[in-house]
Amino acid sequence: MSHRIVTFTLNPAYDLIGYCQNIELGDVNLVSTNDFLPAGKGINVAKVLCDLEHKVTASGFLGDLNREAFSHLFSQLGIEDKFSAIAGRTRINVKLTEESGSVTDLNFSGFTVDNNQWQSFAEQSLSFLSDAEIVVISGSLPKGIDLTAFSNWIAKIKTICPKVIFDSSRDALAAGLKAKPWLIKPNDKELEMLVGYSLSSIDEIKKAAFDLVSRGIENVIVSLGSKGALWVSKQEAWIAKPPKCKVTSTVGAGDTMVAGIVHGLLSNYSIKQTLIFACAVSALSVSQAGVGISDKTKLNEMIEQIEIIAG
Ligand SMILES: Nc1ncnc2c1ncn2[C@@H]1O[C@H](COP(=O)(O)OP(=O)(O)O)[C@@H](O)[C@H]1O
Ligand SMILES: O=P(O)(O)OC[C@H]1O[C@](O)(COP(=O)(O)O)[C@@H](O)[C@@H]1O
Repeated sequence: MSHRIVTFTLNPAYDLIGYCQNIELGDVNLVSTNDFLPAGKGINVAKVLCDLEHKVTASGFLGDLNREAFSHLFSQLGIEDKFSAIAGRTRINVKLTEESGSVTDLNFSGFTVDNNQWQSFAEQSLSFLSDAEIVVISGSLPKGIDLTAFSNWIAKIKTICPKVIFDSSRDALAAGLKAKPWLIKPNDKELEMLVGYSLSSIDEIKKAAFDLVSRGIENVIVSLGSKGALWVSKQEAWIAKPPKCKVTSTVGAGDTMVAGIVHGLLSNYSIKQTLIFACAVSALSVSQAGVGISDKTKLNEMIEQIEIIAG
């Protein structure tokens, strides 16, 4: 048994969020601490979905030595906790915003998952997907997980729940694609890494997304930061553009977009409406520090301001 939405975060993180006027590489930098939050991609997705009034099951691995804030978050939001314990600590990632608005992410590697731990997790995780309508697999892989085993695991999940949404980067993204997830959400840089050449215009990005669709990924959504997002499927393509937004933090914008996509799909919105909603919810998220949606009125106002064009 599980909820309609299951999110997997294999390599969660505490996000240590700070402000440094101007980072000097190789020098001592003074940083004011803004927050220290239990996070990681699938957990952020679950958090936003809870704010949008969905019930979510969350799974993956968590270090047993610093689990408290995660357990607290799950019980506070009513997230069903299916995480497997790993001896040691969940990593801390550092996110630094500068006066210019640019954000530097220091994403650490974190704990190691050995083959036995992986095998028992992979097997057990398939046992609680019977009610899942959408499975979200997000983020990087801990050390120790074999890329082929990861791809095979996604393929097995698809046999139980065909709608797998996959959002990752680098080797894990390339490995996951071999299982042909139903929907992926790379950003433009991740798409470039995937295709192996630079994409300098929206037409080139669209073409690369279409190539992936023709290789069997049914839906490719490319997020483009302040420029919005592009959704390409076999039948249709749409580009959504947010208005100019005041940026407080872009950390979690991509995860918020994934949550918006899940919300639209489970609300039976059209692809176009789903993209508008996902673009609005993620654009709204950059104006605030943490991950989550607290102001529904602002969300409705943002939805009205999204420009949508056929791609
Ligand atoms: N500066 C911004 N202004 C408005 N919306 C933004 C901004 N940055 C991100 N977004 C919204 O968040 C979505 C995801 O952001 P993006 O940076 O592309 O993803 P990721 O965090 O995965 O790299 C974008 O498609 C857009 O809708
Ligand atoms: O698993 P990865 O790729 O290292 O990313 C983890 C990081 O991504 C985040 O989930 C934020 O992701 P987005 O900004 O892409 O939405 C952080 O909370 C976390 O520190």
